[in-house]
Amino acid sequence: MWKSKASSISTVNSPKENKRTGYTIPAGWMVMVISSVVHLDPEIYENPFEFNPWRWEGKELRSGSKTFMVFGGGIRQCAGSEYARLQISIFLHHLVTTYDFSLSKDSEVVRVPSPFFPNGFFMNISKCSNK
Ligand code: HEM
Repeated sequence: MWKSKASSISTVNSPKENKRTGYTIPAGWMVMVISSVVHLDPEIYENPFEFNPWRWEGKELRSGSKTFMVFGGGIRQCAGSEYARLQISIFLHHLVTTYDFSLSKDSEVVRVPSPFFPNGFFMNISKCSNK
């Protein structure tokens, strides 16, 4: 079995029949891991659509966890996950401490198989008045 190139959807191709996981994956089938289904499962994350940064407190957030799969898992998990987390932290810090921002109009969001905004995402951004 082998995994595809990096993408937000991990796929595994099965060149021959595979029964290792307890499920039978027929030869030639592709198994697709849709991580957003895990991240939006209310049994794992209470009110998954609510913005709640504190939800992560005390959770297992290492790459490869079965309840946090942003960076995939297994031997092909994201090689840049720590770098990406650092860059995102720096970006968010500067965004919220330097700028005021708000939605300029509601945007449609599609969450599965991968989050995207089919009609765009519109924001008002201005420098904080005290900066
Ligand atoms: C928010 C940012 C990122 C996300 C959400 C992300 C997510 C992922 C995911 C889901 C995979 C597939 C894992 C799997 O198949 O199980 C992957 C693979 C990979 N990512 Fe990232 N990634 C991010 C940023 C980066 C950055 C910044 C780098 C490099 C500097 C990077 C390098 C790689 C590489 C090299 C792989 C392939 C690993 C392999 O096939 O052995 N990623 N990433």
